[in-house]
Amino acid sequence: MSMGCEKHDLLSRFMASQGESYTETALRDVVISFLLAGRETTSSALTWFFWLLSSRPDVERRIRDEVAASVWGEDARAYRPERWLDPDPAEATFRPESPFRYIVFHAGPRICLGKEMAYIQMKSIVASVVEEFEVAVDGGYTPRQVASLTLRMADGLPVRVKDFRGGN
Ligand code: HEM
Repeated sequence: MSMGCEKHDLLSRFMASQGESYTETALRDVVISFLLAGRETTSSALTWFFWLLSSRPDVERRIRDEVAASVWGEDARAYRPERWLDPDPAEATFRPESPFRYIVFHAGPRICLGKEMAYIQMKSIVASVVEEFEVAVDGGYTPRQVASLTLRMADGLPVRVKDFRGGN
């Protein structure tokens, strides 16, 4: 296979990485090995793993916390928007994070095409609301998540809106 090969699938990479050429039979055996050795094994192990894990929610919680902490640090679950700013106080400007770390819009070839538009809309709405109003949520209220195509808040968010410039 020539060095200019554009294909990046596993077999093409395998063929490109070898100095010598392989017979079709040898290549077929390599593919069968990958499929047999690599598919059933890991998927079976993971199936048993999730079955075992379901009996230990405490372990599941620890894994989740550890993953979150390794990506975002110990305060991963805290609402701390300053984390997006340049740590240099003189700068304090927004520092974009890799979409592979901040994945709400996903990343790679299927990244959200409306990301910039969504930000423009959301920023302009937040700016015009916050400029004029104070939006207060009852301290004891805990929103519930509705898992659907998007992550909605069950029954909306009950708030008390106060005119920031002195009205009601
Ligand atoms: C907060 C707002 C939004 C979020 C969190 C969001 C999130 C996402 C995510 C996660 C995907 C990837 C889905 C996948 O993996 O296939 C996606 C795809 C997409 N989004 Fe958004 N989105 C938002 C707003 C918008 C807006 C406003 C538009 C258009 C005006 C839009 C247009 C699209 C399109 C066209 C795709 C498909 C991209 C592709 O598969 O090539 N999104 N979005």
